[in-house]
Amino acid sequence: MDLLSIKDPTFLKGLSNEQLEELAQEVRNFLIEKLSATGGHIGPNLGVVELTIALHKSFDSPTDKLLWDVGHQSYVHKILTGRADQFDSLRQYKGLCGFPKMIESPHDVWETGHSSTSLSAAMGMAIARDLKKEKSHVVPVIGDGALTGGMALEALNHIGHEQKNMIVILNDNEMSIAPNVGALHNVLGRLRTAGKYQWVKDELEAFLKKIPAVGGKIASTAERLKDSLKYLFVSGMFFEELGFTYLGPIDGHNYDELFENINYAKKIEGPVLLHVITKKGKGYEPAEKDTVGTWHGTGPYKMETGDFLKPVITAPAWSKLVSETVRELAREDERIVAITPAMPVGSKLEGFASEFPERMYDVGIAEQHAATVAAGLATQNMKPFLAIYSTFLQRAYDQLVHDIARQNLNVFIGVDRAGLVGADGETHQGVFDIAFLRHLPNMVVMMPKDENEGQHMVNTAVKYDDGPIVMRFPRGNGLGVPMDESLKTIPIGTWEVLKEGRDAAILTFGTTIPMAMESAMLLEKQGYSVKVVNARFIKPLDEAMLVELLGVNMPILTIEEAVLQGGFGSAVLEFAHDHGFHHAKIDRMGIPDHFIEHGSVNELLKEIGMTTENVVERINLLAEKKQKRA
Ligand SMILES: Cc1ncc(C[n+]2csc(CCOP(=O)(O)OP(=O)(O)O)c2C)c(N)n1
Ligand SMILES: CC(=O)[C@@H](O)[C@H](O)COP(=O)(O)O
Ligand SMILES: [Mg+2]
Repeated sequence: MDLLSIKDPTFLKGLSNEQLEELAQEVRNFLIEKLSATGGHIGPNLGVVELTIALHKSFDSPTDKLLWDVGHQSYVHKILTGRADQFDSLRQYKGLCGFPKMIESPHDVWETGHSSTSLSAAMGMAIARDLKKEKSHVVPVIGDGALTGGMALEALNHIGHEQKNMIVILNDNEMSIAPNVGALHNVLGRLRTAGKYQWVKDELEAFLKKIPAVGGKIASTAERLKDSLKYLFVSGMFFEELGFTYLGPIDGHNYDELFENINYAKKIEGPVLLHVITKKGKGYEPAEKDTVGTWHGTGPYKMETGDFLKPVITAPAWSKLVSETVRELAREDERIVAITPAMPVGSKLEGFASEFPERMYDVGIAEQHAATVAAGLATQNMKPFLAIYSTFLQRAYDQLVHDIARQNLNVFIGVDRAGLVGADGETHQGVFDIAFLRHLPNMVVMMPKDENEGQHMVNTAVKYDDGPIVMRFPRGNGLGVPMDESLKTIPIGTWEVLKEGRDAAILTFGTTIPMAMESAMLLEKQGYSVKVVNARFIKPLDEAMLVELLGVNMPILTIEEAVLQGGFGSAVLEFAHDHGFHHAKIDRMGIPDHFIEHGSVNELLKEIGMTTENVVERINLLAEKKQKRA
């Protein structure tokens, strides 16, 4: 069928399973082809083709609420709800979002991007439904990885207690981004082999029936044996004990099994957990064979071969630079322990893990736990390196405040994907960390201008033993600058003058330094002498340099690829005010007070006016003000 002609899922109602098989094949072919050009989360989506089709055939979206945890696997849902014609713009500026988006469709009843929220949201919807005495199904789809998230476990606890009608679909493909981890993963593993248990139980019951009735003692012992076998093998009891009716495991690519169990689940009172086994990347060999997470989220690729078309990395990708520098330091410093909340591949920790398997911990999608494990390690004079994306660090705010900063523990936090990340959009932009870190007492926050300064900052952080220290760095490649042979330390709180000037000063750090330098060169041609400062420590500020600049009434423009509200520019304003420079001329450039959608980083920077042209205009205005006052 022509997927582009689909307007809504109702067409599914009249299709036979054979027709649904054909549809699944067409959807797979469509995804493989479209994503070869756009990139995206191909693996997760190929794994949920039949499941999504079955759900949309079985339920009446949007009256029945289908929620997609993380939401990276919602492309099939988007195709079935009339958006196939938008896939050429997937994850592009003003194009189709890679996650559920209410503004795109009424079928997107819950927006995701961060993991493990679907069950809690579903509970809210179920409570509302019952209070309004509505009749509808609430059906969150959560992956085995997302189920390791603390919020999901909090939700299971509450849902099981309240006994509201809900059908939780556990999409179990044994993978998070990398192979899934944790005791819960092991529980699911036993479930996946539950078929064997079913055989054992049947055999056991047949055997028990042969035992002559020699009084209840033997029979009751055997009964207890059967129950212990049940607990030993069928950890579906894990969910049953929490108050769910556990169904499964079933084949998530088999329509007969899907429809039989979904229809059965609809009749059950109270919360149901339907355990569905799927294969991530199903139907595309390179993705099916992926065992490390390469095909979880990709750039464009050559369909025929599965070769990625991304540009050759000319400079060490930032994550690899940081993790490999930590690895080098770990050879000399046995205190170093690396912790990642389910992002070993994205944080490029494979090398560290292979060399120091006993000092590398992937804790699952559990950022709060990761942060406090790091804190616990620091209390024992270890040097924990918490590798975590800026956006996911948001999950661990209370742990940052109480467990790390308040106790002033020596935790080194590598904040990856700091700044705009681009295609992942609103839920993943790493633009809030400065605002939620710089107001924490004892916290040091820094950002290098290039990968050479980056390696020295990692060394500085590892050797820093006066409390928590954060180094933030961007997604992607470095600038390709020469790397010093030996590692140095950088004095905490010191900025670096990159270009002298007397008419105005630009204070910035990290990725916006090249733009600042280019602007200063353009301004020179207009007769302005502009100083450019690498304000590489966001906290503590280089107060001596600030006093020097403010003392001569130098107009200042701060630039940061982070939110203005509470950001670096705010810190400079506060400093000027608090130190009596009430006439200081300070302007700030950064992320405005709204969420930044998906698109290329350059398109987004242009949209918010973080451009060379705008810097030149701002400095003109600042310098003219100074001239008028003079
Ligand atoms: C809070 C949070 N932490 C980490 C991530 C990064 N992340 C995106 S998908 C994913 C794995 C999800 O695994 P699973 O739920 O099993 O879905 P699958 O990709 O296997 O379909 C992770 C860790 C995230 N989106 N949100
Ligand atoms: C859906 C999700 O949260 C991850 O897959 C994320 O998209 C990874 O981001 P990077 O591509 O920057 O590693
Ligand atoms: Mg999974």
